Amino acid sequence: MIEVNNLHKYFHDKKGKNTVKALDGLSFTAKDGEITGILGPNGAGKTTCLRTLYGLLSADEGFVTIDGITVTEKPLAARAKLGIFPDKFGLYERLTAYEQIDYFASLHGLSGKTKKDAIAQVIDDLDLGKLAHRKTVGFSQGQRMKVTLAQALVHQPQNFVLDEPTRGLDVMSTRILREHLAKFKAKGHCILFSSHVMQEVAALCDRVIIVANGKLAAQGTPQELCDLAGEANLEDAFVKLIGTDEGVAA
Ligand SMILES: Nc1ncnc2c1ncn2[C@@H]1O[C@H](COP(=O)(O)OP(=O)(O)OP(=O)(O)O)[C@@H](O)[C@H]1O
Repeated sequence: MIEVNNLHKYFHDKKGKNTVKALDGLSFTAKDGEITGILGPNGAGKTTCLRTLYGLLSADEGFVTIDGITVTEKPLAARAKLGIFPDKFGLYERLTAYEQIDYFASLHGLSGKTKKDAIAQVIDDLDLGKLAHRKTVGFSQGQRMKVTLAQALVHQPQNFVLDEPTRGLDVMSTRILREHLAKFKAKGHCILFSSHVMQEVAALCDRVIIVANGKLAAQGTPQELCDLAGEANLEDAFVKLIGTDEGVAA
């Protein structure tokens, strides 16, 4: 479970003249066994929130807990509970898929038989067997996406966070990714992802967190949000709830 508590984050320019309030008291919970989507227009604070959650940014106020562990107090313990799917696939093309996954497993502190078994498990889960010992240079987009997923999941984290996961993916890769998210959810994991894509959020998410101007604008199931706004679809509900659809794709 991921709990975001009253996050405030300001960015200042070098001279300290211009300040951007990226997060303004944002709070929400992403529960186990659910897919939670963060939806918001450009500049709403989604990436800043996720970066704070990974421990890459420190908040000016507020805190995040991952399975009850406060990220700023015990960053390594919190990160061990977290799988991160970045918005760009930074693969080392001279390494095989296996070597890449092995590298990430080592970064997470796995070694010996435990590491070997964890790699074998994730390769099996993602059906990567035939690709495992090929160098990743020349891999298709879907194959690259699967290796990135394997890297994120090799330490079997309880929580899985994805930043704009389907941006730039073709239809097939998007479907594969969605299937894996659904499987992960069925096993009781917590999945949190940010998205611009309304249909994706409506189709996949159990709960939607709508963020605007660094704050929680509304939250609920897609149906609850439609009911709250008195609209038939999530897109119209979103526009009504935050007053714009700028930066959000249907
Ligand atoms: N490193 C930074 N320095 C200065 N301002 C920043 C920095 N990172 C983010 N911001 C500002 O903070 C605000 C929130 O940005 P953030 O990237 O979190 O939004 P977002 O919801 O992810 O937007 P998008 O959907 O466009 O990616 C924006 O006004 C952005 O310009």
